Amino acid sequence: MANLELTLSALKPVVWSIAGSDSGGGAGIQADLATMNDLACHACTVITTLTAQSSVAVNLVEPVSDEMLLAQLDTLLQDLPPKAIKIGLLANQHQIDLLSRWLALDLHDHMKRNGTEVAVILDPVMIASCGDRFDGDESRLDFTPFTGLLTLITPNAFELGELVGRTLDDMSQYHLAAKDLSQLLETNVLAKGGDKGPAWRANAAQDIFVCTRVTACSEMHQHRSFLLSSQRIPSNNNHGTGCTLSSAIASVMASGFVLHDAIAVAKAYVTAGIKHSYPVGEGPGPLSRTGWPNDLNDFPIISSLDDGPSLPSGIKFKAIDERLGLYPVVSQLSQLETLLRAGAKTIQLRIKDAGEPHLEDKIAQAITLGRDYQAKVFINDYWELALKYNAYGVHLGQEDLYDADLNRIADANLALGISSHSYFELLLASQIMPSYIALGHIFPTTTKVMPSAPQGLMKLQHYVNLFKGHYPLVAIGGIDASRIETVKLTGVDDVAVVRAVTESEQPGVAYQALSSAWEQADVSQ
Ligand SMILES: Cc1ncc(COP(=O)(O)OP(=O)(O)O)c(N)n1
Ligand SMILES: Cc1ncsc1CCOP(=O)(O)O
Ligand SMILES: [Mg+2]
Repeated sequence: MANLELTLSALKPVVWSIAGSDSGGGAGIQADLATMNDLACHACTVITTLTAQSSVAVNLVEPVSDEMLLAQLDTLLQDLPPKAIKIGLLANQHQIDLLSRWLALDLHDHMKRNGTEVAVILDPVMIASCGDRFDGDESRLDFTPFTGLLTLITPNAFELGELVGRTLDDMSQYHLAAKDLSQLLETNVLAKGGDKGPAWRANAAQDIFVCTRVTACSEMHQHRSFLLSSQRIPSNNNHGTGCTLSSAIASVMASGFVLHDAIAVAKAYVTAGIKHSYPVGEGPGPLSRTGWPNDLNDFPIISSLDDGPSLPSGIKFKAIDERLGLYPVVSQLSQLETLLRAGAKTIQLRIKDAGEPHLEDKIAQAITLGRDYQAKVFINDYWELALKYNAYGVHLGQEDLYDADLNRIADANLALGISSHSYFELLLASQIMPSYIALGHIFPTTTKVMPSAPQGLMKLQHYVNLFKGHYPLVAIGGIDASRIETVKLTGVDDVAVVRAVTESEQPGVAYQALSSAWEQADVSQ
């Protein structure tokens, strides 16, 4: 009952790895299988190439026949269609041409017939971690047949140079090259810096994410470039790092997360894997499989690489030392007063019509009422008025963060709540060190038109697992009496509600009933 959605999510999404076999067991198909299974997916394989490989050498590379390559693709598509595909080693130009044709015709046809979208992540493998190349004759492979067919390409620094046909010496050249590649192949690009020392910061593993277009993602994070910076783990055991990253991205996307989230989670997965990596042969050893990442220290710091506004760092907002509890969000002053009288200790005034008569007056009165009732009154959007009348706190959306004067809000000791709709936005919000982070919308809502899909309980559970104890977490969106218990089971700290209170004939009574249902929900099972 309570966990129907969690139970349903136990149906494993199917992910394909189209890649080469690494007889050494650390990279290629073997790394992909281990990663996909570790991230709760069902992994299928399409083997492109056999390699006689150890941790120190690649001694023989033998592509499978065209017939075998196509037979694997067609057989799987009949019965085990993918939610996401990772493509790794393609041994020669012929395989690139064959596979790109199959994606353009067969996979495209499948997606059209079933109304589904399949994420395709290409890791353009050219060289093994021992330094040996896979494409023997060293003539450059042409990846342009994949133009328009990929969700993401993930070259490392060496591969990016090969793909754009020039030497890349510093960060700005890498960024430019990643943007050029993005245009050339009409895809998003994750240009990885983990393999290169000199041009990249030695103490950090930094990747450049050039985002051109992504479905189900806020416009604010598209057509932009980001720098994703993780701690560099001092280890020689990096065999299969690129394979692990790309298959983790495919797995996380197959689980329903947007590309930005998949990249952040996969990067954390690789960081954790390198931390626990181990030697086996004489050369670089493989990564460990450490499950879905839940340690915030493993996640990257995200910053913007574009000109224009960026978010400040180094500010810390007022800590809220008591639970927010059941947190009503209202648009009328009269309702705010009714709920304060009914005992609400945290409440938000959310007036969306900037032309509302006496707006400033209403905000000033809400703040005064909050003081009278010793309650925490948050003002949505109007941070300048909240400052002017010294509110307890402000609630801002992600897009508002670029316009608001966050330093002034922190200096005036106002609490700050920030909305988030994904891992990526949660990470951005957490870098500002707010007083709480809202997660939404969890269930469908009619209160607000949302650009993202409802997050659902499975995603909420992942967010809670990562952020619990770091910031108070508030779930919002479609929460009512029937959902209080399932939401509480995730361990989220607090819940915000609009309609469940405001649409009641007696909002004060509805608040009291919901609030005690939240406080008393039995989550011991
Ligand atoms: C507690 C809480 N969570 C989320 C929101 C949404 O805020 P925002 O993203 O600023 O969107 P609008 O409310 O302004 O439409 C909220 N208000 N409160
Ligand atoms: C403002 C807002 N932000 C995310 S969901 C939401 C509305 C939640 O309203 P309801 O509780 O009526 O679904
Ligand atoms: Mg707002």
